[in-house]
Amino acid sequence: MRSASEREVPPVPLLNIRNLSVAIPTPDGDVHAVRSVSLEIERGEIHGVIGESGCGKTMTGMAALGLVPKGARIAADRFHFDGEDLRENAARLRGRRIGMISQDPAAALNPVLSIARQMDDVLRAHRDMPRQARHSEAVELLAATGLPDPERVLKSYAHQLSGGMQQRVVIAQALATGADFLIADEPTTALDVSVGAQVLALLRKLVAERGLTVLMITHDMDVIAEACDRATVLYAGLSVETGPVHDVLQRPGHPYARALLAALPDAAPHGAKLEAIEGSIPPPRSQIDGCAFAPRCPQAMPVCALQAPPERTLAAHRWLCHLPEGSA
Ligand SMILES: Nc1ncnc2c1ncn2[C@@H]1O[C@H](COP(=O)(O)OP(=O)(O)OP(=O)(O)O)[C@@H](O)[C@H]1O
Repeated sequence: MRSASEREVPPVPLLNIRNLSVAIPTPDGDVHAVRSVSLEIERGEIHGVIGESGCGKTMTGMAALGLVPKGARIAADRFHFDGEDLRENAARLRGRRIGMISQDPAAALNPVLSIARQMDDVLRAHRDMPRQARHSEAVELLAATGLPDPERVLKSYAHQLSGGMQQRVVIAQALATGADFLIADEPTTALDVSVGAQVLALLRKLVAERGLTVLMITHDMDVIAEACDRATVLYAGLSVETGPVHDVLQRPGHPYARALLAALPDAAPHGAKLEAIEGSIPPPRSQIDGCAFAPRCPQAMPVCALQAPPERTLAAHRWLCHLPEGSA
């Protein structure tokens, strides 16, 4: 018999969040931007976070980056990155271990500095390297993001590059900091379909080749299907379903996840927004009793309005619902 120390210990998620809430005080009362989000992101995966506008996707990412609005109150049972509590360490980890890619690469780049200067600024700040080595590293990183002529890109300014090229430069900059975890907030939304697909393919390549881990925030089920290993569905600031992408897409457990998928016509244009479900999310200042989705749920029962739903589990697939498993 194997001793306790020899038994296999399950891997500790790189990002480990349990019951995160972010409340933003306003003159009209607290905005519950995030009410209770749990997320476990394993090393080397692309984990998609999906939900309608206002569900708290961006604020969850911002909390992990230590960039919540002034006065916002963060609470959590666990809020750890690689064992470090993000409540104390997010600002230090940002730009060292945790990088950010946003929807608008043009806004992330400085319009009046060459790409060479911007890459060098990042490398100088984060790596102890002589000038020539920094130049070689910049060339290597731009090449790793699939830019065909890195020397020419280095001499360029942001406006001389296409949106897809700018997004690759932003990814190269994030890698230049040494970050091994990227929070990508709608990284393809502003790009043409084919260019967006190339950026997703690049992220998958970087995950495979460099051991990168990605939190992918998106409105777009196609992005989940194309690029992610696992997905978490947010509704009204709550994580209501999580699991391997195949399970979430093929056998969604939560009626909201089912509604999201049903709202996409078979021939949904790439980039289709999740707007077709009747009704709207509860106002972010409201208190939620019972299940947050109950007022919009076609299968709601009396208990749904009264009691918070229990967690249902099928292997690594979990969701919150009063409906018994298999009653979808
Ligand atoms: N600075 C702020 N002050 C007050 N409320 C805010 C602030 N930032 C976000 N919110 C509110 O918090 C809630 C969650 O916002 P968040 O941006 O995280 O949603 P989201 O799911 O990312 O939406 P989208 O897809 O539109 O970006 C929303 O109701 C939003 O209006």
